[in-house]
Amino acid sequence: MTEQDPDQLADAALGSSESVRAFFGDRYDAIAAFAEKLRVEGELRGLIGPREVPRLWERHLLNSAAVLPHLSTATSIGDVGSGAGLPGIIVAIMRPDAQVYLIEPMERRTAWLFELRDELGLENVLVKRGRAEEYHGAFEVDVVTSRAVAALSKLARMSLPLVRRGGEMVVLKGRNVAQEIEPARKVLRSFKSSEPEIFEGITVDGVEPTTILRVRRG
Ligand SMILES: C[S@@+](CC[C@H](N)C(=O)[O-])C[C@H]1O[C@@H](n2cnc3c(N)ncnc32)[C@H](O)[C@@H]1O
Repeated sequence: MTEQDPDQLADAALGSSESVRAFFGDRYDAIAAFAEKLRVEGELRGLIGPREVPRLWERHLLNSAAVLPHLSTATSIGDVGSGAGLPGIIVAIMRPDAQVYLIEPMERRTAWLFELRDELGLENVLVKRGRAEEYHGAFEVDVVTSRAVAALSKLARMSLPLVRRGGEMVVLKGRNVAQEIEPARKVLRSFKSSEPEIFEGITVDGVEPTTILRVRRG
């Protein structure tokens, strides 16, 4: 994929558009630095597939930013299965006032997350290497986020023990998320969770909105 690729040029134009700059405000430069590092190194380091490079802003960065309105009162946030840093690095950049735990088992990926923390000066980030289950009982946060990690029933088992009572799990999902609710009922009940709510995420410049599922732990 070269820089002359028309899709990549269109995605870069979206990323530098006025509305995207306005959305990220005074944190835009850090978001753009993350995007650039992902563009240059992401495929090489096995963090994103080659087809994702020309649509980083559209499919990944803006999609991940859709969790932000659901984190407004959280002061501690955990991102389960952060991988390339989605949405965890976006959250950490946009919420410097919150402690952000990035939980990821793969060494190659945690090395990347440590590097981002240092290069972007994200003092609020704690990278936790390991499976989410390994941290059950070790710490609790106000909100746990995740994107593309597991089906809701499995995800709830992994994530809800990390959420304090009264806190929330905020999941970035595809359009068919409603189908995942029934199979997850038993585990959601075991955490006295609220009925899951489904939201359409933010849209910026006509980017297809993401679906967000939110559950409160009882
Ligand atoms: C498909 S990737 C998604 C990464 C990132 N959230 C994104 O949207 O690009 C799933 C990630 O979840 C991580 N993962 C798998 N099982 C996990 C577990 N039990 N606890 C924490 N992370 C897990 C994987 O190592 C991988 O990085």
